[in-house]
Amino acid sequence: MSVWSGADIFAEGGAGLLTLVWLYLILKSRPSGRITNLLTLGLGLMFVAWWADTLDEFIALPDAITWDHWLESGSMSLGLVLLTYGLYHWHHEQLAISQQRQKQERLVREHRYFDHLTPLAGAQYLKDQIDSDRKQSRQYSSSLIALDLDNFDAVNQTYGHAEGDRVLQAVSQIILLNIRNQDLLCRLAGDRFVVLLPHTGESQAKIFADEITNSLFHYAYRSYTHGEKISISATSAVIMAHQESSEQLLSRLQLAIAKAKTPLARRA
Ligand SMILES: Nc1nc2c(ncn2[C@@H]2O[C@H](COP(=O)(O)OP(=O)(O)OP(=O)(O)O)[C@@H](O)[C@H]2O)c(=O)[nH]1
Repeated sequence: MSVWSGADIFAEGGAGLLTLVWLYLILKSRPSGRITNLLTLGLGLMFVAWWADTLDEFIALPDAITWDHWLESGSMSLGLVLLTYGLYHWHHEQLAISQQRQKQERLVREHRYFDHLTPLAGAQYLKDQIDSDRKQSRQYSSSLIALDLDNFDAVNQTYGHAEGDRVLQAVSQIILLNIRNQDLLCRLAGDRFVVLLPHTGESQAKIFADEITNSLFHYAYRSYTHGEKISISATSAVIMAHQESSEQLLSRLQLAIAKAKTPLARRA
């Protein structure tokens, strides 16, 4: 114990333990793949080198034995090379991701695709998505649900525009909770929402539409100021997309929801 060096044990053992923490953080935050393998291997070898260095402080090997020097120096050198190579590729990966993000942000800023109130995508974004989906798949089998709030004007008149805004925000959250990850919810205009359901038949879409209108109907929305219950209900219409432009599809959807909103249709 008289030859133990506290500073060396602390520095080398601490460095070894820290590499384990780095390893844990990398494995927790990165997807599996080549870059993660390189970083893991590099850090793993560095840990072996530091651990061997720490053990050196406790175990004195005869001078004739040299493999422990190789274990320390070889692992450390190879580990550093692999780690650097992994970091180099990680750097390129980050550049590609940043470029992609910039493109997305530019899209949002320049085209003002997103509605600030809800904040869902707007009509233009929906049109672009429909058109690009249609180009990508020859057998396009998507459906659309239109949802229009009933007597929403009365909410604005009775409780004020700000309360109406909060109702629209709550409605968008409820619809979002009812749809799948692959579906897209947009606020077409005012109190009208549209859900795009890729690869979904009309009958399945009708089931989704009923589930959403039921959820809205059973939702007990309380006003912000006095906490009174404001009833929410919506009318829905479902259509299936054919090989038509987004303009044609959306005007067909608008017609369908207008028809569903007629008093006669509501009584049926
Ligand atoms: N608070 C709020 N109101 C909005 C917004 N956009 C549109 N509106 C209001 O939404 C209401 C839509 O009115 P209508 O199209 O007559 O709809 P409705 O009262 O629900 O009538 P029906 O659809 O026939 O049941 C109008 O009062 C608009 O002022 C918004 O962003 N915030």
